[in-house]
Amino acid sequence: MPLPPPGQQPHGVVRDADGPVASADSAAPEASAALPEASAALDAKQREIAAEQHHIDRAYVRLEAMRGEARALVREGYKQAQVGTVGSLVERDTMVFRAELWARTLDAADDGLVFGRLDRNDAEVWHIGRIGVRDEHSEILVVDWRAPAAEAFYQATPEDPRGVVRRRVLHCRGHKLVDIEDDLLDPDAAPDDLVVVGDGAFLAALSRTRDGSMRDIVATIQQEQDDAIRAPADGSVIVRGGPGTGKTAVALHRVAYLLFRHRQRFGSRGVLVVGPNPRFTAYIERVLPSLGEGGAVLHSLGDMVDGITAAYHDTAAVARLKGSTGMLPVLRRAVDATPPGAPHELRVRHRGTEVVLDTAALRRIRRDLLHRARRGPNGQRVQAAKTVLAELWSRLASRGAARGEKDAFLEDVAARDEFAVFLNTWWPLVRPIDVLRGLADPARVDRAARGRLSRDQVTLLANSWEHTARTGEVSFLDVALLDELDGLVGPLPRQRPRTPGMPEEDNPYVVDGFDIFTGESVRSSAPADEISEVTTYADRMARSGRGRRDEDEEPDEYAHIVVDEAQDLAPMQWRMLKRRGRHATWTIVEDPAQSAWEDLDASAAAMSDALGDRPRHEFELTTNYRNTAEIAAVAAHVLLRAVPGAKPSRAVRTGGEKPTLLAAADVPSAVRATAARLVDEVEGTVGVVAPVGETGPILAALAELPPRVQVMDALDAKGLEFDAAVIVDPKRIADQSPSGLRTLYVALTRATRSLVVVAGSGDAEREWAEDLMGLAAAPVSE
Ligand SMILES: Nc1ncnc2c1ncn2[C@@H]1O[C@H](COP(=O)(O)OP(=O)(O)OP(=O)(O)O)[C@@H](O)[C@H]1O
Repeated sequence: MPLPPPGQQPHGVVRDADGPVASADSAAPEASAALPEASAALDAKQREIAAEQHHIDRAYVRLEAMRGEARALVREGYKQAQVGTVGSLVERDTMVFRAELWARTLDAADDGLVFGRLDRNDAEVWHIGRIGVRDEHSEILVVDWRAPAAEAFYQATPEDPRGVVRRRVLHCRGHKLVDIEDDLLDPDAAPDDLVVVGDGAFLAALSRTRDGSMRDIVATIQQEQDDAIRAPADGSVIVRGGPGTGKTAVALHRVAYLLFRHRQRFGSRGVLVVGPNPRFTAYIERVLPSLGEGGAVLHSLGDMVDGITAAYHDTAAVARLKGSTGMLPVLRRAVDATPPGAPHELRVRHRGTEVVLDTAALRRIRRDLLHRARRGPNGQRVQAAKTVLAELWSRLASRGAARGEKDAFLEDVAARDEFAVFLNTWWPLVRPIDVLRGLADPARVDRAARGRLSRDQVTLLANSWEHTARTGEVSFLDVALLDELDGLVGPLPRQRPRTPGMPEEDNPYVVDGFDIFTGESVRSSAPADEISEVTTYADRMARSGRGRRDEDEEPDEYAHIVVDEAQDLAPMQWRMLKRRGRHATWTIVEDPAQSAWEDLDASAAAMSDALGDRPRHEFELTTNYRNTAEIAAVAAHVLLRAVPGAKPSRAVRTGGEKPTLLAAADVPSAVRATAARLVDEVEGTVGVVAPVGETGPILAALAELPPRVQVMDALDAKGLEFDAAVIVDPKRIADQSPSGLRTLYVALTRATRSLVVVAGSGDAEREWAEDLMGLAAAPVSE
């Protein structure tokens, strides 16, 4: 649907005192339009609404019938289980899974089932909705928005009407039609009695209050957005555009589109959606379920690795080091290094003779083994034990031990506690986090870097990992490093059942739950032929309750990966995603002007490497649907400074409060007073954006405000939107890193209605802010 310019109605639509209503062939009413004409127009609108409501009611009756059928199918599936054979359980799983998914899709379709109508020049009328619905005689009542037939709803324009005479948007609240808005696309083909109604439903949709989570835009997708959503499924789609241009919305609707049109291909191997932080994934998590798609896996860059959640963002200087591929050799050498606390030698006494493996010998053994290792040191542990025993024996043999004693010697040494202790410290099974903890020691970082890092850089890294060793907290970039390390250290041994008949405490080769020879971890488990519990995929989805799969259901690799805010990914993070999408197609959403990552070229190269040489389809979105034109103008000032030559996108809404700049001696109190005022003024969310790592004083100052006031740092504000935003200490945000001005630009583009910037009251700070944003500061009286 082409966007009407702000405040102006589409072609063919006329206004009267009570709203824009007129028949297509009637002339536009003058300002002095007679009242009877206005009321006739109103009647016409009411008649149209009543007719549409009739159709919508029929669709809902059918939807209810379909839901009944789906529920019956779920019940039938569960009944199969009562037969009790494994075969029937598998059948049940498949059946319940399909029926449950279908039931969920139908449930999700209930809200705004029908939202559009096309009147075509061949006199056909198609209603467009969230899913396809047929009546009891298989006649189509509603066309699914993703079906080819619905394409014209989003694509037709007066210049290229695609057979559409009138496009109508139906605006429902629950099952009730409350408003309609028409576009007359082909007046020449319009029958004389065609009614055209315009109400600005699209702009109304944009002005809705934000409740903290993103909504689908299925009824109002714009043409340039639709081009990206329906782009070919082969290769990768790259969507670029300024803040608020609908990039995230487009990416999520594309997922729904791909799953609808290519369910076989994308449904079975899965779709992964990656956002910058958990706040963001929480913000978007309702969109796909509201489109009836609950199967995609949502992750933030901070929780891509099982069992680990990032707690903070590194400072810019540390991030630059950790994010670059220069970390790769450092990590490789850290994994290959002798573990911290490992013994320097091994002394073994056998029948009065002592043999020793000294530091050099142990080092040589390690080097040789790792040289041969393909799957990392964890996979070489058994070999390490065997090699050490063999070396000990060869030393003993050179001291005159008889060949016949070999087996007794090996068995004796292997069974000793001291040998198990040696092995556990000299060649322990390592988890990625152990390697990072080990790097809390600057000397180890220095050795792993082989002189490639300056003393300052070594200190920065070691300090950061010392924090990890002490607190267990990892940063967002650490997660990418841990994922890299996971591949370098190799998998931990699989678990094996206990040896039947032998209590583990009597098994000399099991130490701390691990068999020192096989390296397997030993845990009891039920015999394989006894199935104690079978759960369905649908059960697990229902339990997870968030439309996500259980973690243990997650595939290692995906068929499609969506990366939002891709401009912020460091090369090491691209590597992390690449490992999950070696055969995937991708949807990449980015805005280089919002990038917090400094080395954009290195990032682009890493992205290219992840995407491979499959075809690419690139799209540019140009209209800002989030900010009022007034807020967009302030952001545009900053954009020109942050990215000289960049072209701001066009904002379609006007109004809201004028953006203000406050100069305050006591910033936290001024922020508190502003947030409290905004809570009274807006119904929805108020976002308070502070410099990175400096949310503490603001959180404390705002402790008593309601939860719809959300405090976050500037990096966590990525991708979010609020009714009102308060930006704290802009100069500090800008100064925190070389890309700080871009981060400030992101913060300034979060609000839909009100924007208040609170700067310090010092002259330099105030003048800097005034000049940067083109605003005159108002002093805050204490
Ligand atoms: N066609 C549309 N109809 C209605 N609302 C829309 C449309 N397109 C975008 N929006 C709304 O505009 C807002 C911004 O969209 P979105 O968050 O997808 O933008 P973005 O380009 O990802 O922004 P950013 O780069 O700042 O993260 C959202 O509230 C979204 O619902």
